Amino acid sequence: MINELNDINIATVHNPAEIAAHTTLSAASKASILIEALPYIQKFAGKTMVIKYGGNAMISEELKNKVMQDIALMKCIGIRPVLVHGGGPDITDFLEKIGKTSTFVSGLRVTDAETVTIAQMVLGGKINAEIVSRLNSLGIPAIGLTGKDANLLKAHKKLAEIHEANGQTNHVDIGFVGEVTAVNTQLINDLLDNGYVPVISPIGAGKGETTYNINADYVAAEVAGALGAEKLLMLTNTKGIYTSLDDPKSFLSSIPQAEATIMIENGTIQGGMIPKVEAVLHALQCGTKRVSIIDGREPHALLLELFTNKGIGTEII
Ligand SMILES: Nc1ncnc2c1ncn2[C@@H]1O[C@H](COP(=O)(O)OP(=O)(O)O)[C@@H](O)[C@H]1O
Ligand SMILES: CC(=O)N[C@@H](CCC(=O)OP(=O)(O)O)C(=O)O
Repeated sequence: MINELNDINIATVHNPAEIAAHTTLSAASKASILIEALPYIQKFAGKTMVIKYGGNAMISEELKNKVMQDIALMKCIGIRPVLVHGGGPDITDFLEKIGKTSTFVSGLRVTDAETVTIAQMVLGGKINAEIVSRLNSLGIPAIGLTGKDANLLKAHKKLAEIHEANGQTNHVDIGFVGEVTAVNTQLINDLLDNGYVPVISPIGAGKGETTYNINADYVAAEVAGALGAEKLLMLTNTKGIYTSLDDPKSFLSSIPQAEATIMIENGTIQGGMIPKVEAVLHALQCGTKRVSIIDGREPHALLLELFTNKGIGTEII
């Protein structure tokens, strides 16, 4: 029955009216789609789930709205969603406008004093505000926060790690890049208890007035771990993890933690996927129950992952 939906190529139709126009689904099929979701709805009601929405998955207005609809639906059926967003491509664009080239080391942006100010501006001032508006307009009360609000994310400096072919790991100073040392879970839980959806920018509060730029994958993992979340869902711009990026058949629907570590060390996992997988492993070690990397380019990826028997994406087990 889900296949019936796939047959009408749901990836190319964009709103309920369009779907209705394209589909010949019988009433029974429509009902069975809803019934397939029933055990998941029962299981997940009241559970906290952290969603990481990566900048590379924020492709079109339509897709952004579909992600927001999914979060709205999750909230309406009693799930406690917490959204952590990225926005790397927008930061890069802004830096380009002022003539600055972006450099990354092991997936992390080299961040000087000017860059951290711009990261804070783009993430908190643009992307966060946009997401909050979209959720609010769907009738979901959302609160935008950076890690500085009530010290939501305390942080200190993080050195980038470079895994050399000889097995050695080198550490490199990449400026105002931070790692989370503490999460103000009370603030998040207070907001959730009062019916709000927290929307978090990956900016950390360092000592004094120091600001840190933190990779959003790490923030999502720390938040999920600190909350003991039922699930961490990483929305990105690829179907999940591949053993060879050029070979679609090498897609892995699940992968044991130990294997993921080896894939980072031997260079199978590269670039932006490194912080994502490191973050996922950390989240599992900190008490997050289940973690999946899913394709944010797929319309309604969150709903398909959560409420269908097959699910999508790569689960780290
Ligand atoms: N083994 C791998 N499997 C899947 N993706 C990989 C792998 N190694 C590197 N990548 C890259 O990681 C990218 C995802 O990271 P990134 O672009 O930073 O996403 P986001 O903006 O969502 O955080 C993929 O688009 C892909 O190009
Ligand atoms: C230190 C570091 O790399 N910070 C990231 C923060 C944004 C982010 O993580 O965005 P995505 O999720 O879209 O990649 C950056 O400056 O790009």
